[in-house]
Amino acid sequence: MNELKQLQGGLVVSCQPVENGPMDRPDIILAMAQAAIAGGAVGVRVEGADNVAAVRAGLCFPIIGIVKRDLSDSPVRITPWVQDVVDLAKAGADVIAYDATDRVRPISAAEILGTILSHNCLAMADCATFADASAAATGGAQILGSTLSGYTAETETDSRGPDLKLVSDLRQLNRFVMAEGRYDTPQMARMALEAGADCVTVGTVLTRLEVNTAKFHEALRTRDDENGDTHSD
Ligand SMILES: CC(=O)N[C@H](C=O)[C@@H](O)[C@H](O)[C@H](O)COP(=O)(O)O
Repeated sequence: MNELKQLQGGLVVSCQPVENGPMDRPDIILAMAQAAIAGGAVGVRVEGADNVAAVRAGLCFPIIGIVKRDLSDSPVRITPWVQDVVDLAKAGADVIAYDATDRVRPISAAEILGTILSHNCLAMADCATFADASAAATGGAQILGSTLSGYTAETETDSRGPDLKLVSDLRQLNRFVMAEGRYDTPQMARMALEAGADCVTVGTVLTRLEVNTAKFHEALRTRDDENGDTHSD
C-alpha cells in the first residue's frame, strides 16, 4: 500500500492536545500537523472525526485517525464503536487505529477490524501484547502498534520507558510495525527502528504543552523546596 511506503522508516506525530485544553481545537490541531510535517514527520495521528476532517482539508500526508471514548463498562478507549470507524473513514483517515486488546468491550475487535477493512482504510491494531498483535495480524490488520503496552492491567508499568521488546517481537509477524508509546527522545525513536520498527509515533513530548511545561515547573518548584525557598510575596 502506498501509505505504508510513505510511512516507512519515518516519524508520525500524534497531534492529540490535552483534552479540553486551550489547544484542543481543529484549527490548532491542523497547525500542529502542518508544523510536524514541516519538521520532517511523514504522517500524523489525530483523535476525533472533526479533527481528522480539519487536518484532511489542509494536509496530503497519511492520517491515522482514532476516536477516544471513556466507556462506563469497558476499559477500551480507542475506536470502540463501528460508527466511529464509519465517521473516521468519511472524514478522510487513511489508516484507522483501534484497540486490539483482549478486554471486555462493547463490540469485538474482529468486528471493528472488519469494518475498517470494508471501508478501504488501512487498519492499525493498537496492541498491548504479542498475543493481541498475533490475533490482529490473522484478522488482516496491516499495521501492528505497541501503543497499549503499559496501559492494560496485564502490562501496567511504572516505567516511562518504551516497550522495545514488544517492538522486536512484533517483527516475527511479518506486518508493518509501529513503535508507539513513551518514545520521549530522538534517541529512543531511533532505537525503535533498530529494534525492528518500520515507523515510530511520538505524541506527548511533542504535542502536549501542558504536560511538558508541568515537568519543568515541577523541577523548578522542587528545587525551591530543597533550598527552603518560599517566594511568598
Ligand atoms: C495509551 C493511549 O491512550 N495512547 C494514546 C493513543 O492514541 C495517546 O494518548 C498517546 O499520546 C500516543 O499513543 C502517543 O504516545 P506518547 O504520548 O507516549 O508518545
